[in-house]
Amino acid sequence: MAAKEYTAEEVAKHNKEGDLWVIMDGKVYNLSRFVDLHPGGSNVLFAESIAGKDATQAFFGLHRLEVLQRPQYARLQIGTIRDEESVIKAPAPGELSRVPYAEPTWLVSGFKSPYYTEGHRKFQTATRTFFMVVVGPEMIKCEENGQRISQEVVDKMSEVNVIAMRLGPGKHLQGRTLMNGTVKPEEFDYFHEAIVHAELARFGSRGAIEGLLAGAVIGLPPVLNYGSPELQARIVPEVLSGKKYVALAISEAFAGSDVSGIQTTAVRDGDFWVVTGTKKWITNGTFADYFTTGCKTETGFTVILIERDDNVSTKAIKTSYSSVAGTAYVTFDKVRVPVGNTLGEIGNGMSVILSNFNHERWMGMCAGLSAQRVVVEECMKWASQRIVFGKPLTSQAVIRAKLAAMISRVEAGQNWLENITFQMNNMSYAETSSKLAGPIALLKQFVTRSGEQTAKDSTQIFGGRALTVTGMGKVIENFHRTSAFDAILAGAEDVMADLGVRQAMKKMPSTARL
Ligand code: HEM
Repeated sequence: MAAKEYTAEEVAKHNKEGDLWVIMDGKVYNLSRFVDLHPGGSNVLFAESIAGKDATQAFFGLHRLEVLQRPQYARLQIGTIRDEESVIKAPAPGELSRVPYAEPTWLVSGFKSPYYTEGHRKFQTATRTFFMVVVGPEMIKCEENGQRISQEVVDKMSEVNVIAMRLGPGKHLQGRTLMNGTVKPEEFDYFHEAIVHAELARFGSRGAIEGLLAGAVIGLPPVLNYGSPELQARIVPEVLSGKKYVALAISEAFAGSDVSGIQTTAVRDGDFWVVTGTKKWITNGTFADYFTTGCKTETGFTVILIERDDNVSTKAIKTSYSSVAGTAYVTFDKVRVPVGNTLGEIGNGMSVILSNFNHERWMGMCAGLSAQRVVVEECMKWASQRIVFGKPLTSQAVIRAKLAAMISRVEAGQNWLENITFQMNNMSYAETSSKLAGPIALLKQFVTRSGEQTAKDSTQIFGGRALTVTGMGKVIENFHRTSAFDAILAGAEDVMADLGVRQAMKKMPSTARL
């Protein structure tokens, strides 16, 4: 930390080529040798209102705070202004935002919740701290460079059992120390799990959310719920410890939401299945060791766990989100799989897949709403700090109307999500499957539709900045580019809406009349 103190008058003397200082948020920066390297050009730094002056407002109208924190720029600071305190600070690890609506009400001082306890709050603080310090920086880096999450970070996630917690409450948590002991395995509920999904969605890096072993979240439950004890004993520990990776392989170029149309075939040969076919859009597929695979068999649809071998090949698919997700095209070429790897009954694979969908859709909404809330926070900050014709953007009624719509959508979704989460906590797995499939599908289509509108509104608020991958609007750009994924993955938006209504129609009392 540069300790030297200056007065504004002293700084003002350094206002020319070869000798250029500026003040930002009470800190003094020597830009003399940086001017020619400045990505925004050199001449803007010599403007009369900037050179030797307090450039705080101009700076924050053009850059994110993180620019000043990058080591190569932080070292340009040579001192501070006497008697002036720096007030603009990045949130400390675990810190909650004080921007209105940037946090769900249960985390806002003075607000009460019927669902969350002190234990949840403690767990949330520990989880946010862990994600901010250990996982977030890696997610941001991998979102940019497209590399998979490093084994080092996966190992750290396994140490605190993030991978296991993302699968929800259950026997797979027994004997594990969760987030350094902030919650006991038997106390871990769906609100704890919702916290994990929400916290990992706060970094404006949609591809990395999938890259963070989403394949295990959707590919391992069929093993946990339907695999033989021998299969579970072998597979579950190595996946939850982050040593092996699993992907869910259902969709094909031939069939997406119409699961029953798949063409991958498993033919019985003694104690083996011989599997042939292709799968498309398989999250984590490029690096998966196991594929929980939907296959056509003689007696219907069957789910089989296939281990990668020489007859399994994967090719990366370039999607519009980052290749950190490991999205793949998978080819099975007469792969021999022991019949013991069958998940559930032969021919009854549809119920294995359908029951798995509820949790996947709910998880997507926990993360999706959290990402929408981050967009609200970005817009609240930007609309306050961006000065147009001498006034902040918030002085425009049309901007305030967009903020009102964004806030209302995220709050409505949050309240609905919390209600469904409460039901999940109090229903058996079978009850959840029969009673909540419809509401979860309807919530999903509501949240993804909200997300698309929020992507559009926030892009209007940020203008051109929302169109560049780096810089001021990078979170909005990422959200705008990727919000369509949530409206497709785990069931297309229109299909979800229809499913919700069809489920309701099934439950209509036959005597109901106007
Ligand atoms: C320590 C001082 C500064 C550093 C380290 C810095 C760094 C950067 C960087 C990294 C960018 C690329 C865009 C981004 O990543 O956000 C940028 C863009 C820019 N900077 Fe600076 N900058 C500094 C001070 C200033 C000041 C005082 C001004 C005042 C006018 C300024 C004007 C600009 C402009 C106009 C752009 C282009 C913005 C855009 O493309 O939207 N910079 N600067």
